[in-house]
Amino acid sequence: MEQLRLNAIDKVNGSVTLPGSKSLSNRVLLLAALCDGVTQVNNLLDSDDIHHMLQALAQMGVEVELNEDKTSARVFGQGGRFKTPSEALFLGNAGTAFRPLTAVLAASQGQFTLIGEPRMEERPIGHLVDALHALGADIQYLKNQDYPPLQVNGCAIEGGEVEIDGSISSQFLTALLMAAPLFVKDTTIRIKGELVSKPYIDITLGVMAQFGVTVSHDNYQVFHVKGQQGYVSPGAIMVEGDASSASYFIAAAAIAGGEIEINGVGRKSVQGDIGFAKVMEQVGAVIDWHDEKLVVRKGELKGVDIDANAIPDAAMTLATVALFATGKTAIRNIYNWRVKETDRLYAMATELRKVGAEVTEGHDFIEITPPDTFNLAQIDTYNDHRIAMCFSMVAVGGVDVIINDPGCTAKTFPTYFEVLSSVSQ
Ligand SMILES: O=C(O)C1=C[C@@H](OP(=O)(O)O)[C@@H](O)[C@H](O)C1
Ligand SMILES: C=C(OP(=O)(O)O)C(=O)O
Repeated sequence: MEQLRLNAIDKVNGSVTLPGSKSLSNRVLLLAALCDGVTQVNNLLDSDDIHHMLQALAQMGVEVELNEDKTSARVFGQGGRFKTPSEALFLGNAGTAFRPLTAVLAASQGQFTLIGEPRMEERPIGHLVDALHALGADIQYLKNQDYPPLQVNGCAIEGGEVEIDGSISSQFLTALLMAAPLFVKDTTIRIKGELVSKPYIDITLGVMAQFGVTVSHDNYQVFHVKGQQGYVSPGAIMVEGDASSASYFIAAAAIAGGEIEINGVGRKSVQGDIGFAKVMEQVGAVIDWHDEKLVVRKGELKGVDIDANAIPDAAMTLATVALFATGKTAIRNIYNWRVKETDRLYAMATELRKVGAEVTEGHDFIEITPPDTFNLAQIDTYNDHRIAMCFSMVAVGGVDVIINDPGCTAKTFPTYFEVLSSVSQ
């Protein structure tokens, strides 16, 4: 296994330009494929999760022209007339590909087998499939009930009234919302349980609106979508920088001395994870806010106690910032960390303890008290890009650290360690 030793970093300084948002890139690609006509996508993320979506679209006969570094694409939409692929669609561990494709393909013509990495077979999808079954979709579980892989036999879906459980993942509602305009009649979607990760629904509604479909909702409890609407290409679309990826540079500048200018997200960001910058201000970071950039400097960092349900991805970064804050940090209401790339509550607790922190791992929370003295730790990354990126903060805090399998950042940020090194001194 490859290992990366990161030596203690004294100071960070410089400027980074964020890669495009994963959440926006995969939504835009799928809706562009559903339009008639060409969509020019700029600042597309070039990472594994996006390659899986692109590969699936190619297998279904959608032509996409990529530029040389794969950061812009011309998508030749075919109004959702997908070809039945000759092989299964392999979607890796990309939730933003697997969940929306399941719903959209269920409402398309053709037969599709959706498979993923072994971890994808442990990530639930039952709440989405239940809702689609209730609407008449033909979807079968190929291994275990409620989990991928799936056989999706597309058919006309009538629409109507449907309930969906929102308590494990917002991606199920996102998927249903994206598919609903393709249904024959209007659809009313009611949320069962507490809707988690709510800001991702705003991302979905925003992208759908850019493609000509508006959705009304009553306080995120009931959503109304008109049937038989075609998505309309906006012509060209710019993907903003990835706010979850920004969290590592916000944290790095807050922990180490120096200043980092982060280009690609700012006060105009449509991504909920921009909320991490506000949390870091509470922790003590000094941040200048611009429309599309942040400038971040070190402050006196102190532990905070937050509900992180709205920012599950960026909140992981707070768990390693906690190592360099005074007092205890508590991150609450994050049960669904357990069903992502790995069981992130268990993994975070285990790896933070290796560094020397005192950690309490609860059913849906984690509490971290920083160590008096740090250990030189070998961090296991569990094939989870965010664990690898989060633990680089140990070096940023002035402590050597070894990251096992650093290549796992390829899921969303293949060049992460190079970019970090470009601002490290
Ligand atoms: O819709 C999206 O783009 C995402 C939603 C979130 O998932 P959950 O809704 O499952 O929390 C987030 O963790 C994931 O990385 C991306
Ligand atoms: C949870 C994540 O990914 P996915 O889109 O596969 O759910 C993530 O990127 O942290």
